[in-house]
Formats: sequence, structure tokens, C-alpha cells
Amino acid sequence: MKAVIFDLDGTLVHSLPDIHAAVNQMLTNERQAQLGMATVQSFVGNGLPKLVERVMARQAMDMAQFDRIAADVLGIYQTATADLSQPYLGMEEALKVLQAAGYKMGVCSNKPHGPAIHLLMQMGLDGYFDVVIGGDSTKARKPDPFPLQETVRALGADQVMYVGDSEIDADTAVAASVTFALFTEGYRKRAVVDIPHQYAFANFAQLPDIVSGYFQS
Ligand SMILES: O=C(O)COP(=O)(O)O
Ligand SMILES: [Mg+2]
Repeated sequence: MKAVIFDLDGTLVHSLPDIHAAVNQMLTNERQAQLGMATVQSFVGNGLPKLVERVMARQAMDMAQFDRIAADVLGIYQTATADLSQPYLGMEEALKVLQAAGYKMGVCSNKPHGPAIHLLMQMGLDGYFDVVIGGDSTKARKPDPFPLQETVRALGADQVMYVGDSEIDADTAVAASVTFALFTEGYRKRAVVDIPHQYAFANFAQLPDIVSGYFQS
């Protein structure tokens, strides 16, 4: 069975504006200065605990408060997960084409599972995915291969492509020996040539041909 597995933040959805807003709401609560969108973007990718750690380090906040601050950010984000987020252009159309072509689809994200499900539901995307693995769903987070392997296993897939936007996704695919398609318009930090990938695309209209080309090869 053939499956296409997607990353979420910066791949299916431009979710940064809501993440940014949640971080800044927490910073307001803590009487700290606000952070810009680009700074917060550079902190996204390794999951919520890492994001909070990076924000607190940047603001020289007391790390003894980490658990309370992380819970605060999660609580705020859970109440406004999809207020400002935008689906990438053509993404849902590509999912429709892939679903109609018979591919099974899953999500493997470092975003916590609760907000990941909430975001997919709010965007009307939950019906495309049989399995959603979040950053807190398994014993490990990407770039550890385990969550991706777990997504493959839960889908019951024997042939897989992973689609993601970051070097973390690329490293995960390498570690799991899974073919990787890089969406170049998300939150990557390095140049496209410096990120290991078998396929790259800037427009979701290209994805169905990439997927069918790979599975026919
Ligand atoms: O939550 C993050 O840091 C990144 O989430 P992603 O794995 O869906 O890109
Ligand atoms: Mg991502």
C-alpha cells in the first residue's frame, strides 16, 4: 500500500502567525518584550518545548519557570490554533487528487497532537488523513526517525514518500530511509541545495505528478 506522509507547520499550513501570536501573548503576560515573526519562525521545527526554550533563552527568562511558561503557551495556542493560519495555495487540491488516486495519507508533525488535530479540523483537512502523529505522540520527536516510522506502521504502508518543509524533516527522512519531497516555501533555514531531498517543489500543483512519478519508478 502506497502512502504519502506530510509534515504540518510550514508544509500543509502557514501556521506561524498563530504560533507567533501565542508566544507574544505569553510574553505580554510575563511583561517581556514582543518578538518578531521572523525570530519566532527561526525557533519553529523541533516542537513546542524547544520553541519555548528558545524564546525564554532569547529573552533571558528564568528557566526554572519553563514548565509553567510552556503550559501557558500551549494553553493560549489551543484557544487560537487556526485564527490567523492559512493553508498553502493549492495544497487541498493536491490532497484531493492524491486521495482520489488511492494514496493513503498521514501527518507526522512535531506540533503537539492536540493542536495538530485541532488545526486540521479547523482547516477542514482532517478527512484526508488516516493517521496523525504529533510531537508528543511517541517517545521521540523528529529528526529521530521513530515518529515517521510509527506513522508508516500505523498506516500499514509498504511504500512511502514524506513531504516536509524543513531540514528537520529532511534529516528524519534520511534517518528513516524514506524518500523525501521538500516544499521550499515553508520554514527552512538553509538553501534548498543544502537540504537533502529527492524532490523539491514550490507549488502544490506540482505534487501529484511528483508523487505518481516516484511510485511508478
Ligand atoms: O511544532 C513544530 O516545531 C514544527 O511542527 P512541524 O513538525 O509540523 O513542522
Ligand atoms: Mg514543518
